Amino acid sequence: MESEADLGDGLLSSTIGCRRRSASVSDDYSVQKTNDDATESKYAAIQLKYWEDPFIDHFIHGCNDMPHRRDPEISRGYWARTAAVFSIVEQFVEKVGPSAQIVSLGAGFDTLYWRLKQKGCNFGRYIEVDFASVTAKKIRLLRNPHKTPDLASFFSEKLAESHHTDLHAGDYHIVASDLRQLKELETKLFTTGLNKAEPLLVIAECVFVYMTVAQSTELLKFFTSNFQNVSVINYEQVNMTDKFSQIMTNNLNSRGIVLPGITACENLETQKQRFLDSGFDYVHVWTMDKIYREFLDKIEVARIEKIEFLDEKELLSQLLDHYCIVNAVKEANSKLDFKNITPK
Ligand SMILES: C[S@@+](CC[C@H](N)C(=O)[O-])C[C@H]1O[C@@H](n2cnc3c(N)ncnc32)[C@H](O)[C@@H]1O
Repeated sequence: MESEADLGDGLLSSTIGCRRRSASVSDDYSVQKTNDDATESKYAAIQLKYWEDPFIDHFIHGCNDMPHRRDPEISRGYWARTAAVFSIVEQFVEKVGPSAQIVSLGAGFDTLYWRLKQKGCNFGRYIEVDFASVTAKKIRLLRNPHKTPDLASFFSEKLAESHHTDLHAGDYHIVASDLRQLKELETKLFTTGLNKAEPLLVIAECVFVYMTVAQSTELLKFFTSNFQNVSVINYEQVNMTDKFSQIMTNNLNSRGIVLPGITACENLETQKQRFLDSGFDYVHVWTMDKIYREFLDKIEVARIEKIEFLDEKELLSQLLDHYCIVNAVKEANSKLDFKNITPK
């Protein structure tokens, strides 16, 4: 914004502003709406007690549709993803301690920061990134003084807001940036005090698929070239070459959502390769079906399976087989070993 204003030419700057917005924001309206979808689906599952999240209530009112019931397969899928991601992040924080840094790309209205804090996790910095329209809305919703729990009371310092789209509050930061604009992203990330020398975990849940593989590869290279101790968790589609995946894609297309990054989601190998091409040394990838059946807490699985009756297990297994978690680790010269962090 500042550089446009500096041109001293109202017309030129508004034309440039308009073009930039249309290239990087307005055209992505449908992509930003996927955050509403995710929040509504999580809310529906939380209402049925698949897991506890007293924080999501703040954000559900920022979504356009009133949440309605989801199919049990969808709620089980969201439960499995939430449990697996939480477990990996918690292990990272326990391993690293208070210097741990976390960056959540395309964070949307995710509540992981608050869920970790509620569990007593202590980390150095948690930074969320999303489009400006999403971060502005999230900031407005999280500052709501009439709702409990008071989300701002979890921050380690008093919050400071800038341009309504960015907020800095000690260990919590939320910044607006198009993840395809690496210069802007770099500036925004380093204004939070992100430290190149300290261990970093990058979370990307259903984000890379909305950009081309070349763009997500460049984004990942930004992290491997700037941080020695960096690990990524990517939750995304996989096995996207069969009939089931065709139905998923058509469904998204009919809602105006295209998936430019789908080629990386063809199979487990293509998911792996992008990370190897981006400078990561170790890459593990598991389908959600494997995670659900083999890794997640059996007592918890038994509990959530009692919440809603599933007459046909095959559909759940098919759905879970089309999502995966990738954990990529760059370990060159690293004193820390992130290799054995797995979903539990
Ligand atoms: C499907 S939602 C997932 C939200 C959250 N990660 C979760 O799991 O609930 C995808 C999010 O990525 C964001 N996103 C997609 N492409 C982006 C980009 N190029 N720059 C910034 N944010 C982006 C969207 O705005 C949206 O909030």
